[in-house]
Amino acid sequence: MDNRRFGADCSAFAARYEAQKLAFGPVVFQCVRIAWKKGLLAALADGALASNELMVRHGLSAYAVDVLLESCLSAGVVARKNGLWELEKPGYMLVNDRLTQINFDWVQDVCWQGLFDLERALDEEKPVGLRHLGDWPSIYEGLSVLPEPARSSWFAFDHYYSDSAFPDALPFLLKRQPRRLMDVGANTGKFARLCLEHDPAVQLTLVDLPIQLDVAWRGLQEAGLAERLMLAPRNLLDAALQLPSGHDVIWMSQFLSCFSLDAIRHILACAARALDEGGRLFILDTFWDRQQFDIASYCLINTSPYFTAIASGNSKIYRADEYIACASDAGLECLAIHDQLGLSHSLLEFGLRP
Ligand SMILES: C[S@@+](CC[C@H](N)C(=O)[O-])C[C@H]1O[C@@H](n2cnc3c(N)ncnc32)[C@H](O)[C@@H]1O
Repeated sequence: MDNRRFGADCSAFAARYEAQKLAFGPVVFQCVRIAWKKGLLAALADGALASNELMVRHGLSAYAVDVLLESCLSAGVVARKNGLWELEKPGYMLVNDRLTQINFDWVQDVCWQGLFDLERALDEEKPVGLRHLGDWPSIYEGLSVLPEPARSSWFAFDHYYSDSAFPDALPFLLKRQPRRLMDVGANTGKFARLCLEHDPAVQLTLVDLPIQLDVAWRGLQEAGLAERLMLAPRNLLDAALQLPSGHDVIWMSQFLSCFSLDAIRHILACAARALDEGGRLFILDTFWDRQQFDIASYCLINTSPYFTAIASGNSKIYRADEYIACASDAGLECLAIHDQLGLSHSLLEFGLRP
């Protein structure tokens, strides 16, 4: 971790070009995104076309087609050959790759306006950019009532990452044959549903903000799974927080990244108090330092400014050792780390320190 590098040695000339890509990055993002949304890139996936053909098909002016596709050209998303536009491989990713599409939508619909306030958010440790979406202390109070398209893009982003890891992580939990499992930060109840369906004996306690638990409860009730469910509405930032006790497994997925390190210490101390002797705390999360490929670390590192400007003002995508240190302060010892689950998750397994 202390020796990590994403750049490569290059000449000053090449470095200057790289720096201009950063300067114009937001401009290119918008042009590529609009070319994709307007269907220009999808049209080119079927074969090379001239500007005037694209113009007619998509109801755009020649001027608009050229402004968009020349920016795409500069970014290697399209090429120009004998006067025709052709799609390049990154362009195919926009047309076909769900990860790329979800990230583009999330950056535009959730982050774009709020990131303008990043500097102030960093200075004040408050999510000042959230005002573009609604008036809440953090995004979590507003999640289920976010204006569209932010709501759909937020949930698509969150679920795409965590859904990919749930089936890989579940066997580590069920191996312990838990009787009472507590899902802290249960959100829409997707993981709860998976557990209840896989293990007919397990009972679940869902912990989240009341507004989130309403959504989870409705979904699980409709699925006929509410019988083995208990709800524990809590604000985890409450200084007097007490979590329900008597659980042999506590589960936190993509949850602690919503909080500052001080808050994480507080939440983990409460979790340690709620854990049965011999019980386990499982933390499923994305750690940028535990990725096999740079593409994952790159996406995760660049998710952190969203947490600052829009979500909470003081949280981020952490390194695994930061959670482990907080857990140690809370009397928990790390027993195992399981990496490469789903797209980019690791599962940390903790027990009470003897
Ligand atoms: C990023 S979502 C992750 C949800 C889910 N566990 C998953 O893996 O997809 C974080 C969850 O933490 C909850 N949360 C955030 N701040 C909270 C707080 N102060 N108290 C209780 N829950 C909170 C949110 O409502 C949301 O459901």
